[in-house]
Amino acid sequence: MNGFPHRMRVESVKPKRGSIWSMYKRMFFHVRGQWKLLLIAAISIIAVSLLEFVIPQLSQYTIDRLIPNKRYDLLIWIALGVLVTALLLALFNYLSGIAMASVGQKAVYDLRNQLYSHLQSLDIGFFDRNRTGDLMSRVTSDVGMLQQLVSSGMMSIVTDTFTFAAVAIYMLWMDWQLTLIILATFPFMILTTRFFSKRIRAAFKKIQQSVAEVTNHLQDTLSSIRLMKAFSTEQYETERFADRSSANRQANLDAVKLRAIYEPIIDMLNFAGLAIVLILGAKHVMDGGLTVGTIVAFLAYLRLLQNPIRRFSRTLNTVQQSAAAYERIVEILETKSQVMEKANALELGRVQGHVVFHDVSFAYQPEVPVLEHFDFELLPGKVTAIVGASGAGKSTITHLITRFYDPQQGMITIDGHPLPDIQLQSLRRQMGIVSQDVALLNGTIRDNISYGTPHATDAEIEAAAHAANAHTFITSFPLGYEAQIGERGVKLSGGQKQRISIARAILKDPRLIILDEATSALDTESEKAIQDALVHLLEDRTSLVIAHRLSTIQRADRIYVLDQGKIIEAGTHDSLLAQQGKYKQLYELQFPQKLRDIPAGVVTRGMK
Ligand SMILES: Nc1ncnc2c1ncn2[C@@H]1O[C@H](COP(=O)(O)OP(=O)(O)OP(=O)(O)O)[C@@H](O)[C@H]1O
Repeated sequence: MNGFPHRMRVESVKPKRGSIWSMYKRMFFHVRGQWKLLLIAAISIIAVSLLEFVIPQLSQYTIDRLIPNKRYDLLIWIALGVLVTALLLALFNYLSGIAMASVGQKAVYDLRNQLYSHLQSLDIGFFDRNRTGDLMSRVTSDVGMLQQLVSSGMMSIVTDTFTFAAVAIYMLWMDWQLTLIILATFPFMILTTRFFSKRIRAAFKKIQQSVAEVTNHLQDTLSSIRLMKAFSTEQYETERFADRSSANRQANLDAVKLRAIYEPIIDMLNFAGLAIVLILGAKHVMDGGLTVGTIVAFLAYLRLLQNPIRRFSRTLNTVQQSAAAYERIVEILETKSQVMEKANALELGRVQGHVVFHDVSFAYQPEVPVLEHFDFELLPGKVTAIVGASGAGKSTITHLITRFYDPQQGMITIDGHPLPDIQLQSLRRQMGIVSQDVALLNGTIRDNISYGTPHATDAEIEAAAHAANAHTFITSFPLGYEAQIGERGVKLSGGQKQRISIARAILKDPRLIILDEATSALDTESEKAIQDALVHLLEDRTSLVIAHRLSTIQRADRIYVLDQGKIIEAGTHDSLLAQQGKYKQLYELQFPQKLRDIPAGVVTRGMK
């Protein structure tokens, strides 16, 4: 029994505490296995930090020893030393860069796959509550943001932290008083960084959300481009798009403004440190306490100390941006599916398909009941039809049988097993769904028929197409079963699409067929082809048909008349007509007298 799921808090922009730490923890979790690369990275980073000391040392030596003693002979060795150091620095920087990037990219690859697989595991209700464009932007742009972090940000943070610690220790050893005075500027930097980091992260989260809005709009409008053109709403949509783009522009500007204040403040504090070294250092030199070479080396070390801080302020942007993206990713990863399997769920063998609804109540939204205390039965091996006005709850019944949703109250069983006790995959393997909105994927006709039955042989695929009356039109395409359908492939008519989806269901050979008949009228020939296909589909199976066709209704073993979520009449076609009730009323309304005498299998009209 489920309560109502809460809407995901995508509106919130307040960054959670500790999300950066949690982000690194999760990333670390993903990279544990790659210890060899991590070792290469660590050794390279240490080597880089140590090599950074060499050039200032050589400068100091040149100024203090070589110049006063006019040692021309040693200058070439100094030049060679600088060159070799520079080469080694380049080599180790390259190694650490490549190693960290490989480790990081693997972490992002794992995260993206984990996110996609988690999305797949979520219930349909989750997808009702969240917009596709937003979810897409989380898997693409938000994960991309983390990619940026691991490919550049992560490495510079590790290198910079190590270099900073090594240089600070060496400077303290050289002249602890001067170093302490310089380090006194650092708490200001830390405070400034803390102050800005929260705000920058919130700003970046806003940017990510505005990207999601733009993606949503693109997804909605490009996938309904025909509707837009038919209603001439191009201008209207362009304006709405501009509004969303403008929110994105504003969010970016806000973030840039924050950075534009933060970076100069950090620079000012850096220059203050430089001034301290110049003034106090120069005084020491004048007093004879320090050599000129030492002060030059000290200035170089100060640069080494400040570089990480300056870079850190830039890296901070990447880190904050990633943390904001990471929060949006974690929101999904932490969302639990409302439709769960029990721990020791039953693997369902071949069933009879005896489905029973016991006192089921269901609503998509609180206070809007769709089914209330609903009892219903699908007889094994028989055709059960549901008829009723639009919005009566017919499709909802099929959604509950397939466990797209769980009822809030009551129980549904199949062959006596409550649905939550059954492994979801083994339950859905039993079912073939042919719905009125035929879903075809980009790919060949063969791929579309064998979707969900990937090991089917060519002969089985063709047999299914024959049974669905689709073989003839498929082979009329030059490429036959290899013809592409979808955006850049052949265009299929409504009736052809339906026959492909019937072939797909026949190939799956399920025990239970759920058929949501299309309401659109087809020409007589297509209608006849589909009726014949349906005969093959429903043969020897338990079937639930949302019936809009006269032929299906007449053939049904039992017909339920649904009205506002309640069964008001049940029986066979003839017994229901004899009742002179709602069924007769619907029937007469939808199938006028002149159509009544036409044999089953020819007439088509919606029962709505
Ligand atoms: N995903 C959803 N979220 C919220 N409400 C929904 C959802 N799907 C359907 N409903 C509502 O539930 C009610 C029953 O819908 P359902 O699709 O089951 O009706 P139907 O009888 O199949 O209608 P039709 O013949 O038009 O397809 C309707 O009022 C509909 O607005």
